[in-house]
Amino acid sequence: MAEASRVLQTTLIPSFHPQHKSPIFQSLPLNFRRNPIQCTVSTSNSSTKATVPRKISWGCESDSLENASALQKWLTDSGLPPQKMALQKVEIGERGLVALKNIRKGEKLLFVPPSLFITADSEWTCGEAGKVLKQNGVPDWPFLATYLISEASSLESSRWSNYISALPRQPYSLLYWTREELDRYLEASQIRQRAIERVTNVVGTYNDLRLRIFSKYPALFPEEVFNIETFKWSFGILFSRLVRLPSLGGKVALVPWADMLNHSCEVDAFLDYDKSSQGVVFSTDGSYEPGEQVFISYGKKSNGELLLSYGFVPREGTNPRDSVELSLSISKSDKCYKEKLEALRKHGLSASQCYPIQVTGWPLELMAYAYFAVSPPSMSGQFEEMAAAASNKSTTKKDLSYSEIEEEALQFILDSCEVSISKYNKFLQASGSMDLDVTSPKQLNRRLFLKQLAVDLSTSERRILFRAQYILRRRLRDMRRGELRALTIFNGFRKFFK
Ligand SMILES: C[S@@+](CC[C@H](N)C(=O)[O-])C[C@H]1O[C@@H](n2cnc3c(N)ncnc32)[C@H](O)[C@@H]1O
Repeated sequence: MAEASRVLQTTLIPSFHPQHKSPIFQSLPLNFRRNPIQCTVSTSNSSTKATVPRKISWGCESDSLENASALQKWLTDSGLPPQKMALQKVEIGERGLVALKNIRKGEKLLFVPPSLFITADSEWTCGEAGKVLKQNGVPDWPFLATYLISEASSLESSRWSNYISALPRQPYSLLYWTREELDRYLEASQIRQRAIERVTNVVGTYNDLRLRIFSKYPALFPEEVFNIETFKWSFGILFSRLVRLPSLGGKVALVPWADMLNHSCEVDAFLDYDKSSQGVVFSTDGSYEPGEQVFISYGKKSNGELLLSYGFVPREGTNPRDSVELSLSISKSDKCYKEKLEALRKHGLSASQCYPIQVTGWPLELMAYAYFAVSPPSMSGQFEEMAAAASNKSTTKKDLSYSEIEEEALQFILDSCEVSISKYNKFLQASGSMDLDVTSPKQLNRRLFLKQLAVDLSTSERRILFRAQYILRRRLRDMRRGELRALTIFNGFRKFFK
């Protein structure tokens, strides 16, 4: 399988994991409607032998409850036990699960049986297509993406048709932003680069499948159905809904009903398979009254990561796991540039590295990179250990300390923070007057919506950088004051001994 698919399988899987709870998020403008995928399939009517083109549904508007009641009925008929929650329109997340009865803290909810999970072992309506993918050893993510498209195109013959009809027609994630939109709105944030890489991976994965498989079996995988647009849809669904189930050895699955739960940064409840009840459950970490929306955690993710996979940014200051990626680089004018680059490469690093900063601080690796970047030629003997400490290898010693260059290292981090802050300032100042020339209401709605997300993200990332700037300035000031005091005492002694 191509590299892209391997990367998708191993590193990009968003997981529903432990986290926190908060009332969050601005609701989406109701008039914001995204371009639906257009595609029809032909079904033959046996009595007339005529070929009738039928529209594939590719889900519904994500704030629509039309298909939700059909989904709920189908789930109940298919073995979902009676629930203490119902699918409703909600303020946070458009549709979500709302408590119907009092729910206690620690109570187990959901109990979705394995017969209702979609996994790589699920049966295909078009068995031949599934067989071909299996024979070609397609990994889980591209396999499931193709499965979803195949089941969607099977219309009502698919057992998942009620589920697919209730999925969002265009999942909100950065996969749906054009390159121009990413460059325009996310120019200050490192998430832009992550989004570009993700789109490249999805396109690479699709191209690989097309070349190796789809083009060889056009009757099973017609291009009108299996194309990059439909792949972006199915990958968008996977990025925002696929669950990794730790108790099933990390197996990934789409779990209908469970995937209607929205995320809260203040909740620490996550989905998993429960061996005793034999279903997917979660245990609440708080109590809920009837009418309250019930939340889970999608994992310890920064606001940028939530935007990347799920297309929303929590309200400012509500995400204790929020972080911003700070880019640090060694200077090309460094006298030891070549030796340093070599040492970095040896440890899997490059001349520019990104490290996460949180309001509570930064990792030891970032400090090691800063020591490395400012170290003079006289410290070349330590380049190796510094580069090793700056890498993500857990086996190396991380807490390095070189008092002789500590001040320069802190100043270097401060300078990098300030460069980054100025990029956010520039974007946030310009954002007010952006898009004033757009006249088409549809385009204007989209632009306003994306811009608001970018403004929210940039504001939260800049806030973390402001905090780091404050801490660094204070530390440097104390250091310099201490040095000054030491110098004054030293000079006093000198005078005394003279
Ligand atoms: C697993 S689905 C949850 C169900 C979803 N609300 C629906 O109607 O299909 C994940 C999606 O829900 C929305 N979502 C989840 N948590 C949210 C939150 N805290 N704020 C805003 N949107 C949220 C996002 O659109 C995200 O991509």
